Amino acid sequence: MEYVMERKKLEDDVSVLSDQKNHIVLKSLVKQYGDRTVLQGLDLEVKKGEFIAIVGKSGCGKSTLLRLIAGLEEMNSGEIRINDKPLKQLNEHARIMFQDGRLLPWKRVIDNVCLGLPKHSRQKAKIVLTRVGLAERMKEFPSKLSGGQKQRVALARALVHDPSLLLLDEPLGALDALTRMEMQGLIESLWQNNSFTSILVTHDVEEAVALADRVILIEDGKIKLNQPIHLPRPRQRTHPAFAMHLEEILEQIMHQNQRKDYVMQDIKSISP
Ligand SMILES: Nc1ncnc2c1ncn2[C@@H]1O[C@H](COP(=O)(O)OP(=O)(O)OP(=O)(O)O)[C@@H](O)[C@H]1O
Repeated sequence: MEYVMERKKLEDDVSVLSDQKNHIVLKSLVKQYGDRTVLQGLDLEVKKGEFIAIVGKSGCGKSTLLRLIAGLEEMNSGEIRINDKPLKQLNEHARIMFQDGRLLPWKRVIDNVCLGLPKHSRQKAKIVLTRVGLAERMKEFPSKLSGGQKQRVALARALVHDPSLLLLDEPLGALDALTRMEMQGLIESLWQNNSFTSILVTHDVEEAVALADRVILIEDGKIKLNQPIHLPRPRQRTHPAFAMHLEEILEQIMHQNQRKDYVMQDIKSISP
């Protein structure tokens, strides 16, 4: 009987956790800046707890899409639904992490993480900083930290809010290759052990394969590729299927670009 009750409690806990994760539906999303249409009727569904990576050429609208999902910008038309409710204002359960970390240089690490939180959250901030491997550096100023350590602080600052959606806007873009891989492992394990959906914007297809359940390619304001990644976690680059997935996605991206080049050539060749 005790066992049954204990198990029920665990199941309840799990269901509470899984309810926190965001389920996101984007329908016919259009975003324009002046006369430039960046997103042209984009459709996407992100399941609760899923890890999605968005890739695409510079300027294709990846960051714009993240800002729309965070509720930081308004779309021109279409619909964004979070857990089946239309998103009308700031998505307060989402946290966004940027390439430059955006730490306040005059505040110590712990104070950067506690920013905007009540005093009693200090203990929680310490726990999260320990989780990202910065237990020893809490009292330092950001200028004393390496690029990777600064991004760990930025990650802790996002996680301390228990986000149900973590939006990662090229967060590792400025790091060297080894630190980058180390941070990818950290993000993966934090995602696996926490209760949030994650959307990563990256230029790096290898990073996308290392982290995501699905890789999405945006081109001409729409989704041109929606590729599931079937690889065990934690992801190992040495897994034979890793290179296969990477090649497959790169091939499709190149194939699409080539097709586009052909079309452009055709247009040029028929135009007077
Ligand atoms: N606030 C803004 N006002 C006007 N144009 C904007 C604004 N924000 C973005 N844009 C334009 O919208 C397009 C998409 O920008 P966005 O930053 O989403 O692209 P991206 O795919 O994230 O690019 P990158 O990979 O270089 O970061 C670009 O042409 C950009 O110049």
